[in-house]
Amino acid sequence: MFRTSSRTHDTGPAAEALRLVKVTKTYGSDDSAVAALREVTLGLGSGTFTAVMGPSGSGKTTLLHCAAGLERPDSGIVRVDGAELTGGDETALTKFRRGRIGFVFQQYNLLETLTVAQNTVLPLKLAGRRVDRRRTREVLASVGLGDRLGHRPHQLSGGQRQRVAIARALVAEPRVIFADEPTGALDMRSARGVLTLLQQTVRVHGRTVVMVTHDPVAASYADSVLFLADGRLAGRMDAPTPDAVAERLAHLGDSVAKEV
Ligand SMILES: Nc1ncnc2c1ncn2[C@@H]1O[C@H](COP(=O)(O)OP(=O)(O)OP(=O)(O)O)[C@@H](O)[C@H]1O
Repeated sequence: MFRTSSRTHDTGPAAEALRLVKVTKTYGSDDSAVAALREVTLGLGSGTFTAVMGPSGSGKTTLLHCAAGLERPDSGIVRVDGAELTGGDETALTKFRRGRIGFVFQQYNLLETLTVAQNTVLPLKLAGRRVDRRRTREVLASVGLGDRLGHRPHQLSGGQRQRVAIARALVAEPRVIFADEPTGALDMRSARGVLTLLQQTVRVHGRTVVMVTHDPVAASYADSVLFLADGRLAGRMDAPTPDAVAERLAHLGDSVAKEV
């Protein structure tokens, strides 16, 4: 089973939604080994919106997957909502994920044969949890899809599909939502809608959101940005603006290029 840590060990007054301690992940072995994450240590407070940025191959998706329990680190500790993910077996991990973690992917990952409402409640059904129709309608209305419950994904725009994916993440009331390039396939206007929605899930509903993005404008919707370079944490920026983020990214690229 997972170990549940005592709150007295947390660093600040706010409960931590996510903590990584010296998380390391290497793919392959010997000559073909790629160090995707090298001893990454970080903590994110509950009710915060964090963007993760860095050059291609810097380890962003690996970080998200390890933090969400989709992949196991080689070493280090991952704690979500006070429970250690790195300790338990697969079944316990899956159960934990379904209960406390939500995902939003770039390509939406909706099932084409299911309606909007059916896609939204799928994680609840998989977890064997009760489906409350009124709550489902409320969640879909809150993402602007109250009149689309019976539509299939192919009848929706990209922005609307991503809203379904966000509703699907929200309906299980997770503590942390991990989003991997959620606006990567969207035009600017749809992207703004999705980012505002993610902001609301934090500000209004008190969720914690961690979002990988390449886009400085998308990152500026977050409370803070974590920068990764070459599998290492390379800085943090609070109250990010698009210009400041772009500037920092440009320099990250320089320093990585110099090291190669
Ligand atoms: N399954 C895998 N097998 C082997 N190497 C992998 C695997 N997944 C990722 N890597 C390698 O680990 C490193 C980090 O990959 P990761 O996908 O986390 O980076 P990223 O920052 O998300 O990149 P991008 O912005 O291009 O999506 C890269 O060098 C990548 O090639």
